[in-house]
Amino acid sequence: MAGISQHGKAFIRPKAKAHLLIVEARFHDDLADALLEGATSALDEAGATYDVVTVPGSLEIPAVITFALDGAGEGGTHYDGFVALGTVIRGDTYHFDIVANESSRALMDLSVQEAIPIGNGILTTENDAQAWTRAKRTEGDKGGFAARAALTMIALKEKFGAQS
Ligand SMILES: Nc1c(NC[C@H](O)[C@H](O)[C@H](O)CO)[nH]c(=O)[nH]c1=O
Ligand SMILES: CC(=O)[C@@H](O)COP(=O)(O)O
Repeated sequence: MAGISQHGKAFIRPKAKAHLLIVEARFHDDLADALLEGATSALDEAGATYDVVTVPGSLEIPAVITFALDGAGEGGTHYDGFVALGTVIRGDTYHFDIVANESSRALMDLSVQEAIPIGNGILTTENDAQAWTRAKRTEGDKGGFAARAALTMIALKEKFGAQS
């Protein structure tokens, strides 16, 4: 993978201790382990706390975030932000486009319409090799990137004084 950068200056951390929900799709189990390791390490390092919910595939991730938002409105756990983890690898059919595009579209809709911090760590790759290079914490660490992006969005929401 050409030029993996740490993007150090792009990330900031919230002032207060943040509590996040990681929603991970296990369609590709071993890759899910690698993404989760990156995300939890990044959150641990930042002193954030988190819950983890597992779903079968990336298409299920956005609805689970909606369930959590609805639950918080009914007195359930409030999450400051969300981390979406999954891997979509191109197969032989149009299914790849549906899963890749619709999962991201729904996450963007939720993020913008509901004003919620979300880090999108759903990989969309041509093959296994591309996915591994991006998922491994010691290489692309896209799980860690998504977690740090979520923390950054929590901090920016705080900065603008938006209600969490
Ligand atoms: N092909 C991949 C999927 N497909 C499964 C869907 O996400 C979904 O679980 C199913 O259609 C039932 O609603 N999911 C991935 O995360 N990665 C894939 O490569
Ligand atoms: C997301 C996919 O493309 C996938 O795993 C499905 O493969 P196929 O298109 O060969 O059915």
